[in-house]
Amino acid sequence: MSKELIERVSNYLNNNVQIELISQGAEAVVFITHSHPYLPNASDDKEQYIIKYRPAKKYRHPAIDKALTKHRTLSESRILAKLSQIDGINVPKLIACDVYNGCIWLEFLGVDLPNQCGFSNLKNFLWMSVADPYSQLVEDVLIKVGRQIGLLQWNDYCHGDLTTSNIVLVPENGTWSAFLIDFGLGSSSNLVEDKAVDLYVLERAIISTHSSFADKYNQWIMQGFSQIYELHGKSGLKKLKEITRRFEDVRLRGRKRSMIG
Ligand SMILES: Nc1ncnc2c1ncn2[C@@H]1O[C@H](COP(=O)(O)OP(=O)(O)OP(=O)(O)O)[C@@H](O)[C@H]1O
Repeated sequence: MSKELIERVSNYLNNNVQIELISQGAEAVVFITHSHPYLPNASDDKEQYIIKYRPAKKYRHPAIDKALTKHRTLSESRILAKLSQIDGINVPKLIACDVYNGCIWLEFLGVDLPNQCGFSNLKNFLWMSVADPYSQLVEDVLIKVGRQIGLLQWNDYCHGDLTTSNIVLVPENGTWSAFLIDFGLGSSSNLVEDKAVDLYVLERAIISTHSSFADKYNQWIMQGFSQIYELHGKSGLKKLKEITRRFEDVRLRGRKRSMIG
């Protein structure tokens, strides 16, 4: 990442705000900071926040770029604000957003896993668990992940990029809670197709990185997902059936596509 970009972010934030780059995706750069956006001078070494910044894309027309950055930053902020009001859904708290400069501040989630297994996202957690892949702990975590997705979709939201890196595990009372992050492609949608595609994307992510255990893992995720719909009686079961049927169709389409190439 260019020094120029880091400098631009630092200048925009004000030089008192120390930032550390942790990720650079196609869409955004993500930093950790100890400074709170409204109290930048009261840095507390124990508190951490995430700054997600969407830099201007030089290849786009400046007016279109501005409009897109504003739209995407606003959309991600809005969806996070709405989701945090829904009982049981775990997402990072939105602390501040500056849609014109493409910047959002979020609660920092997660910890470093033991034995240098990396940051506590689902991907690293499953790698860490390969020695005992079918443990009660792994089952519990995957059922919780499924419940989070179930809650999200029951409330007619879709994630849009449900990978194992976008599920963060947070230690709570001696166990793990699952949180969903990165709603850059999230949407409010009651379309069965969007929901089935979300499930398919996660299933593929698990198959590609943890192929030996993927059947069981995906089964546990779907167990948690179904539990949420089953809480809602007949109408829940009807919706669940629609989604699982469509999920089958999406899988079939995926298989055909990979056969044809
Ligand atoms: N609230 C958070 N708490 C802790 N880490 C976070 C948080 N938000 C983002 N991260 C870290 O930053 C990485 C990138 O964030 P995010 O996925 O939101 O950005 P992105 O640019 O859309 O990424 P990508 O293009 O790789 O999907 C995450 O995988 C995660 O490691």
